[in-house]
Amino acid sequence: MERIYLDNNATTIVDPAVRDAMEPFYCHMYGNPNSLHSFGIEVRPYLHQAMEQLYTGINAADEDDIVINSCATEGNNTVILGFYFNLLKDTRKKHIITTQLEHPCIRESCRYLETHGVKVTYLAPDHDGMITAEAVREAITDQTALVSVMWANNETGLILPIKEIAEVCRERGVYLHTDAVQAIGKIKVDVQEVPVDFLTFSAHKFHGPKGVGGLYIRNGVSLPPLLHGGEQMGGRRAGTVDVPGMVAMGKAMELANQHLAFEQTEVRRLRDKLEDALLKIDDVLVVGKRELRTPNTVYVSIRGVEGEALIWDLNQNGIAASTGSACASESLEASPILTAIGADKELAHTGVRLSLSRFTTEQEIDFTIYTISKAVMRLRQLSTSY
Ligand SMILES: Cc1ncc(COP(=O)(O)O)c(CNc2co[nH]c2=O)c1O
Repeated sequence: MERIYLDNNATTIVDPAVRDAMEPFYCHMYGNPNSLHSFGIEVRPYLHQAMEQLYTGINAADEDDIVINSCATEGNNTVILGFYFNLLKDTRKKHIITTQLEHPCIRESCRYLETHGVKVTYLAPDHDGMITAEAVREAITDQTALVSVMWANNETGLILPIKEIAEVCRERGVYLHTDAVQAIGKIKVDVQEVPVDFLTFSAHKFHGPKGVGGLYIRNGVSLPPLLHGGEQMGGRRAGTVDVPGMVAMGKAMELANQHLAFEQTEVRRLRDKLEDALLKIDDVLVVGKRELRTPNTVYVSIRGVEGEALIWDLNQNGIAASTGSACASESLEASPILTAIGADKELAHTGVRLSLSRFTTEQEIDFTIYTISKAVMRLRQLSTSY
């Protein structure tokens, strides 16, 4: 059997239709869109079309901004650091609220601001692995300038109550940023229904290429650029636009939204089939209620089976999965989310994330179930603690 890819929360395959859409801009349509000659002028309509696809994809209003950048890490840094230079530096509002669930690019940019005198609250998940709107409300003070909470968690797939959090932030006059990397293409993201002020995404998480992302900025909200220089993106992000990447991301966004129903039905069905099989194994913990998770993700802890050992075993059988965020996959610390939900120390080291996509097949899931069952038996026999 071909290799099986079940690490789609880390990155995804580029949809063939996306690849076809971007190909001409590596060949005969290579002009710089800022150029005044025909080579530059001819690519502009494709960028306008891509922008339309992105605006439609998140239901952004015409007067809002979407800034094309290199990835969500850049978008998240732009918001967190931009907020410091724009607001926190010179005013008494020097407090940011975020969570312990965030991707390292949020945590580390916040930690950097702490070295510049900003106070940051890192809300801990509750026993269900969740951050509630009530917890955000209780953490807001008269010095709070920004709340940053991810829309969906990359390890567990848990969907956070962003709509309720947005209502709390509006009520208290606090800006809200959400990292929507793990939401786009899996669940509906609508910035008019959920009034966030900033939202970040990365194309390679929804079958677009790596190296291109987007930052949504609500109309009337000012934010200084992270990258200064040319007038690209209206001065919000200098640098020659990645034309093929932008065209690709627009197409990927369009396809992602066309497939949301498929994600909620077929992808969810295959994920649930895998999850039900895992739950038949003794001493197993799946994090979060499945109806509160993105349809493609299951994060499972199997007592007596080190996460890294299981990942290695699966890889030997041609199956790609991960112990959590690839960005942190080398770290052997206990998962903060497993610790937060009360998993004991041993269990907190056994987390394995399996994340499907619209390209995952039933045959692949059946083989994965068979392989995991075999691996667990083998590894538990070797375990000294089980
Ligand atoms: C929630 C979230 N935010 C930001 C990023 C960074 O995106 P990038 O800038 O495009 O790299 C990731 C990548 N998450 C993962 C990367 O590998 N495994 C993961 O879970 C993510 O899951």
